[in-house]
Amino acid sequence: MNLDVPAGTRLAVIGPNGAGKSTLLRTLCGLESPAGGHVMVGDHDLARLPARRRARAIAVVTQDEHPSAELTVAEAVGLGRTPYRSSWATTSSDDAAAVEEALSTVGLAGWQRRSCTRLSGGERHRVVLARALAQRTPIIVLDEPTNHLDAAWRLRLMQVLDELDATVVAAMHDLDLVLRHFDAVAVVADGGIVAQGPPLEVLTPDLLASVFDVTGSIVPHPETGRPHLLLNSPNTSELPTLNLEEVP
Ligand SMILES: Nc1ncnc2c1ncn2[C@@H]1O[C@H](COP(=O)(O)OP(=O)(O)OP(=O)(O)O)[C@@H](O)[C@H]1O
Repeated sequence: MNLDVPAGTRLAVIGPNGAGKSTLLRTLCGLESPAGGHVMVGDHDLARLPARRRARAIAVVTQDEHPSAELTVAEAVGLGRTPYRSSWATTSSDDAAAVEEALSTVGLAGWQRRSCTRLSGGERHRVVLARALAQRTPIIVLDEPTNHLDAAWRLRLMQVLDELDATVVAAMHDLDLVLRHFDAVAVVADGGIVAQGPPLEVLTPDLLASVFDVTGSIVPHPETGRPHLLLNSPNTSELPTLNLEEVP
């Protein structure tokens, strides 16, 4: 089984809980070794790339990652600059500029001196995303990047990824965002990739029913006309309804 991600494109990895999305992503960025086969970055086998070159090629945000509590926001985001520093070097003006730009991208401009202990869940997540952006790699791998983000920031993050000059691979649960913001989708289920291709071609009613046990319809947005995916449980009428008068 092959999974190709052309440079500069965005691939969403989707599948039910426990299907293996995080495992696939961890393998793609070298945090785990593949049981068989190779991960190639351009012409290079990832397993043979020295750590520093790997870190200059791929930025990773794993699931539910937290910035270390002892760090300030600037220090946590500045970790993304580690692959460009020699061990004795102090922060360069390039590093400071990359940190400032990344923080501004995630809506935290001016937060450099704040302690990471004094952040909300969504703010912590945006700091971790900023660290990956500050790494300025040609490839960015994100495991459920919309976790902890409010409605506005979910959409804003998708816009950031749309505008990013990088190859993006992200595990996603929100299939409507996948339809609207990704060039391709790989569906993980039954221990492998069961489908891959453009989201409009892959997210068919049959696939949604067989992989996720949901019904789905693609409808145009009433104002923009752009396609959106509406999901429903096939057994909605059988779900219990909550009668508030019966709650003690
Ligand atoms: N460290 C681990 N050791 C052993 N098994 C693991 C480990 N991490 C995950 N698994 C198992 O591997 C399988 C795939 O897990 P993975 O985290 O890749 O799924 P996922 O598709 O990302 O799930 P989710 O949508 O719930 O995040 C699951 O059955 C899980 O229980």
